[in-house]
Amino acid sequence: MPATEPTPASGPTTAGAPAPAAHWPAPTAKGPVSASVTLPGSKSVTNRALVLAALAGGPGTVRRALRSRDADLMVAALRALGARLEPAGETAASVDWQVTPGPIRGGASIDAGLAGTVMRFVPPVAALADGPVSFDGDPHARKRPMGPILDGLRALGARVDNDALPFTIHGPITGGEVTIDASGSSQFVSGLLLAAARFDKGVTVRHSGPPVPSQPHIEMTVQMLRAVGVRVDDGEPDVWRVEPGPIAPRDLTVEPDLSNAAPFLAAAMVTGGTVTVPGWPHQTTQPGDALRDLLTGMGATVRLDTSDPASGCGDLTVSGTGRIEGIDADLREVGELTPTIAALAALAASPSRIRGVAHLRGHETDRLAALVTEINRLGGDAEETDDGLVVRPRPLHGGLFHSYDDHRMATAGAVIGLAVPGVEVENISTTGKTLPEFTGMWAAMLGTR
Ligand SMILES: O=C(O)C1=C[C@@H](OP(=O)(O)O)[C@@H](O)[C@H](O)C1
Ligand SMILES: C=C(OP(=O)(O)O)C(=O)O
Repeated sequence: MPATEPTPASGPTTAGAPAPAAHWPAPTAKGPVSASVTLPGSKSVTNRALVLAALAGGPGTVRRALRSRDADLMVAALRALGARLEPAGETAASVDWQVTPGPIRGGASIDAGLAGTVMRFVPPVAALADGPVSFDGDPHARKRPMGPILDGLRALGARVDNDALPFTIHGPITGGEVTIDASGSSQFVSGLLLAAARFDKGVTVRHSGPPVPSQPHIEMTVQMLRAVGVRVDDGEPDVWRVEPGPIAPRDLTVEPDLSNAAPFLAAAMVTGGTVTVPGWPHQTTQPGDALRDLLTGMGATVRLDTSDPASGCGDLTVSGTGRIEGIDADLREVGELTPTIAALAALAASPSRIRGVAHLRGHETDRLAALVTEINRLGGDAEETDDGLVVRPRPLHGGLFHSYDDHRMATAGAVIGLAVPGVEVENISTTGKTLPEFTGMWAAMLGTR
């Protein structure tokens, strides 16, 4: 299938969006890296925890919450809907939020930016409001799929005036049973489940269609709901039942973002060095945990130090040889790792095939088209398939790597730049979606700061 070249973004234009930045010369590694990289909180856990805290029966705390554009947009959305969120301690990368829920109020305008977690998790909350709530986002956000979750909200009692951003929701929602096709995004399911305990009838969501991607993210939703006392039945495949009832206020600590570990761990492989990420949870629903197997499959040595079981986490250390093996992998469950794996594949000694990720065409950009275009622009040999990518070894050269306002495209460009002199990443500041400290952390890892 020929790659359609996605339009390189000139930068989002809605309020709160970062301004386009000058091209960033991706540093080429001078030798094997040797670094310990501490990652800020998970975007996915942060934005779920904030929603649950805002819907709880009393004040609670979300500790070590991520500070980033997606998290800021979630905070602003929940405040606009009536919750009070106050910082009770902060560092550059994280914040402890004291969250005091309030009645969900209408009349708000929500900016979803380009955040899937905001555009899919907040509308079901807004459907609890006593008046209309409108949503919009970045230009590309208007292209991200929303139909199934908006149809779902309609079936549960809300009125919605469009099938994509921008739209306005009129509650109140009563809940009940709904069947949707969630093959385009697991967030359709997660969004409906997160607020469901507050619907009079709770919710039963049934999926009908091709397989739902990113199942670990649905497990994350279910586990986090159970942790706040919500009864969830997920015993039948593709059916989730949330009972109506109170959401308990809690004091919750956010895990480090394991998906954002990907480019740093990849750097160990590309440079034949070693990178350690402390605080790696022994048990987690984060899809980034799959990096342990994926990077092993590409030739790395991976060790998770479980010597202190009491803490529930340990040091994850990845060491590379400088030689990367190609991989044949189905990434349906862990699609957000694809840009990093594709970057490694572009530097590998043998061909790679990535399967199961057709839904990435609806991510921050059409990631399959974007990866093919940008790898090939640097002289590589990448090709789109129906549900993924084929990447064959070919020497790369320097050039401009477009990010398409996609944080994971930007970091994929940085990974390639480690091995290929002269790579420049367009709009590196888009990493602020989930990791505003990226360039400083990258320089620190390389010892150039
Ligand atoms: O629920 C979540 O926090 C997420 C679910 C996944 O979405 P899709 O199922 O749309 O891939 C993932 O890719 C995204 O980065 C975060
Ligand atoms: C797909 C992603 O984000 P979003 O939450 O905006 O869907 C991602 O972070 O890779």
